[in-house]
Amino acid sequence: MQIFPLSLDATWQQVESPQLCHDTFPASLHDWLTEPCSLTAKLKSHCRHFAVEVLNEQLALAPHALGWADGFSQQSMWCREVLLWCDGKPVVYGQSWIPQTLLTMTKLGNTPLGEVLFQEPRWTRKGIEIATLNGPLKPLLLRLALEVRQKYARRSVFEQGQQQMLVCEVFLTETPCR
Ligand SMILES: C=C(O[C@@H]1C=C(C(=O)O)C=C[C@H]1O)C(=O)O
Repeated sequence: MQIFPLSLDATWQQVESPQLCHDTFPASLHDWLTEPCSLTAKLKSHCRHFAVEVLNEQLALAPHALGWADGFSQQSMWCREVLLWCDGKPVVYGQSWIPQTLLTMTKLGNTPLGEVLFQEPRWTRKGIEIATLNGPLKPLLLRLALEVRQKYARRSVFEQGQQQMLVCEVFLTETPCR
C-alpha cells in the first residue's frame, strides 16, 4: 500500500502565539519543539549513533504552508521523507519540501538535510509552528511497531531570496534521547 507522502494536515500554531496552550505538549519535548538551530545537530549531541533513513522521495504538490492558498500557484516540489534514528531507535519522522531547482538538496541520500541547510547562512527560518497529530501517522507507526497514539510535531518555512523550503519534524517518542 502506498502510504507516502504522509499527510501532515493539522492545526498548526505559531510557537510564540499567546493563544497556544503549552499544556497540550509534553514538557519533555519543549526544548526539542522550540530548538532554533538544527535538530540533526541536537539529536547527534544526545546520542552515540545517529542515522538518516530515506523512506520516500518524490515530486508532489506542495502543501498549503508554502503559501499557495494565498494566491501563489500550487507548485510541484521535491518531497523527502526520512526517519532519524538515534542509537537504534526511530525518534523523528522528517518531511521536507524542497524546490526542484535545488539539485544538491534533492540528491542528499542519507546525508541529513540539516547538515546542508545550516551550513548555508542565507537560509533563514521564518518561525516555528507546532501541532498535535493523530490519524495520518498510523500507517507509519504500525510499520515501525510503535504505539498508535497522538504525536507532536514542529514545522518551519526556510527562506532564501525567492526560494522557500518547508521542513516538518514529527517526534515519534516523548523522550527523544537521554
Ligand atoms: C532541518 C533539519 O533537517 C533534519 C533532516 C532531515 C533530512 O535529512 O531530510 C529532515 C528533517 C530534519 O529533522 C535539521 O537538522 O534541523
